[in-house]
Amino acid sequence: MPDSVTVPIHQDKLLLSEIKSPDDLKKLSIAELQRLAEECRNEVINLVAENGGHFASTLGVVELTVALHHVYNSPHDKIIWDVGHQAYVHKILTGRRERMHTNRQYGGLAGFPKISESPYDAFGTGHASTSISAAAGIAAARDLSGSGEKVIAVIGDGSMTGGMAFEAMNHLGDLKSDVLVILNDNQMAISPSTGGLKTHLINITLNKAYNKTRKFIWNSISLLNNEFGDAAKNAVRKLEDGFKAAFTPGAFFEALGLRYFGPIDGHNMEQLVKALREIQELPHPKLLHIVTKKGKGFKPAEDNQSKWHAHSGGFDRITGITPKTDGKPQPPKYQEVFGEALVELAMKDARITAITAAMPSGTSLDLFQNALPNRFYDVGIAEAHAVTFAAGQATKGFLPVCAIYSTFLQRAYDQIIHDVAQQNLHVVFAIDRAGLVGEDGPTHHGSFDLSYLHAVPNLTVMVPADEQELRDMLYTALYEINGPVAIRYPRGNGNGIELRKTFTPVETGKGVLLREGSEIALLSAGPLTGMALDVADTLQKEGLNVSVANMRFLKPVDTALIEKLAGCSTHFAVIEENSVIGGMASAVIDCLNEKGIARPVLKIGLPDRFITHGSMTELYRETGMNAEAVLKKIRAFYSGSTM
Ligand SMILES: Cc1ncc(C[n+]2csc(CCOP(=O)(O)OP(=O)(O)O)c2C)c(N)n1
Ligand SMILES: CC(=O)[C@@H](O)[C@H](O)COP(=O)(O)O
Ligand SMILES: [Mg+2]
Repeated sequence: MPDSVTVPIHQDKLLLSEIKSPDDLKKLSIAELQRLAEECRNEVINLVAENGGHFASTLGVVELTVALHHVYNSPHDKIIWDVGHQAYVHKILTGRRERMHTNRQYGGLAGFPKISESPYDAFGTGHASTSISAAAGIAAARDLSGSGEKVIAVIGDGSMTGGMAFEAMNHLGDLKSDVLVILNDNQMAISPSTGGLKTHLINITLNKAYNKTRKFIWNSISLLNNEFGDAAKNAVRKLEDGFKAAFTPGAFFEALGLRYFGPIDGHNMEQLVKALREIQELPHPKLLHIVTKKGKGFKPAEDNQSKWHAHSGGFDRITGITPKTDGKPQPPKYQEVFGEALVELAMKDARITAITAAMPSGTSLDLFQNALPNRFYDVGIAEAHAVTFAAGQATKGFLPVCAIYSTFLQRAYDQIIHDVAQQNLHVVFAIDRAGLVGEDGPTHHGSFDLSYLHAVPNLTVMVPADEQELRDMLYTALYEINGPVAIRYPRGNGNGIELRKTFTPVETGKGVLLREGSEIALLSAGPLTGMALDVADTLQKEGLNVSVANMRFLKPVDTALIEKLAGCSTHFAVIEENSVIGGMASAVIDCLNEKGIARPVLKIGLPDRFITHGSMTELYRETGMNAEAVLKKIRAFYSGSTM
């Protein structure tokens, strides 16, 4: 239907309440689409103010989302959202409006697109830079099967810095398949974007000379067309192409085989719908560059885009102010303790550098960035590159500290093995968000790092039980070990112990026996040690004599301590916030096997499945990782009954 046809909608009623599926957008006029976009924006502000969630990114693509669902026929046409943290309006418009209040909550909607949640979610996401690869794969399958749908990847400028995005465009150019890549350029990742691509995009957007010349050329073309015909027009077109090739990022994308369109204002509904319609039928790879503002329409978010990337909720819908609560002061977060300790050490040691893959605030490396900017590197959303970049620095005698979330470090496994460990280079991996992370869910839980690091030769792997151990292990990693070292610690607050001013090295490969018992040996990796001690207390009262050991090192694991515990215990239980496969429990079992000691070992860890999203309390309950469940498991294990 043409854009000008209006459907009868009562002005006092929200347009949004008439939208049951994207089909209902097809008949709306540009003015109505614009009004719908505003309603969606308000809806998102209300939702996040109430429940929290990702925020500023969705606000930036409200118009784009409405325009896409107006022009394309989802779910037949496939819209793939890179990262997916910006897909709230997509969810609202695709039949999930009524359930959006459950977003990111246990049992509720996921915070990211998910194939199993809706047929409108063409591809599950959470990690960055996957959308063009997925789109290329879907398009290639379409070309083979003749299913005929359009395929659209929406990717932010931050995610475009990831290697996979370039790999995918390179391949797509070769495939020559009909895929539309929409580059949503807001000059921001979570923090300001970095790198040459960013500069390039700024240049095209701000390059008034180019825009002016382009206008002049096109005006000339029309004149020439009238007076001198097609030959002259083609000549001028070639001139413009040459000019464009020399001065615009379009040339870069076009060299890879994607036809470049833009930049256009991503908040202008008319321009968006026009552009999407115009390029819709072009049967080859193309890229539409749109320029948007992260946080658009919510002043506090526009003014502080990093802070409002995500919010825990409870803020005023107009002012953005979160009322102060009287809660007692919280202990410092692990990441703050790490960030402060690293600055403290780096102030005294010019060899220390800090590397992040687009997560300076999340990892607290922003403290380093402020204190020592010339030794700080934000490499973009490029974990694999970050690791090999660190390896390069290490060959020159520097002490690179690479702070990467556990889940994102999965991207760099080969680089850890091939570039760092095989060459035994002294790179320190600060593995943040190890263990469950809560509402972000399965794409973001750090469930596997102990498993995937365990198998890597030369690597030392440490697991601090509290903030002080984190400080001491960082020191140990930098000054007591000469080779690759990983320290894994969780998201959020420590236990609040008073921190010593000094650093005390931790003896490599040694755990600590915290409590000596005679029946069960309870071995723990990381902050769950506190819970292990409580569990031991309870069991003691029930007449069960329990030893508790803080293992500290996954690799090298303390075999002497395990042997000693075997000397006084009939049963072993191992607690870790990692998959039950391949982590600390495996290390303990291997050790017992190697020493020919037969002891039953209870594995208490994350079950072998992807863990859903929800609050930490709910997830600990669901995975059997809270004290109550752990007690039950140990009692049953000791008494020989099955759970
Ligand atoms: C592999 C990976 N690394 C890091 C992240 C964390 N992360 C989530 S969103 C984001 C920034 C994305 O920027 P952009 O694509 O430009 O989207 P915008 O939020 O600006 O719309 C980052 C770094 C991630 N999701 N995946
Ligand atoms: C979408 C994404 O990957 C990030 O925004 C992530 O949700 C941040 O997680 P933290 O809140 O743990 O820093
Ligand atoms: Mg961006």
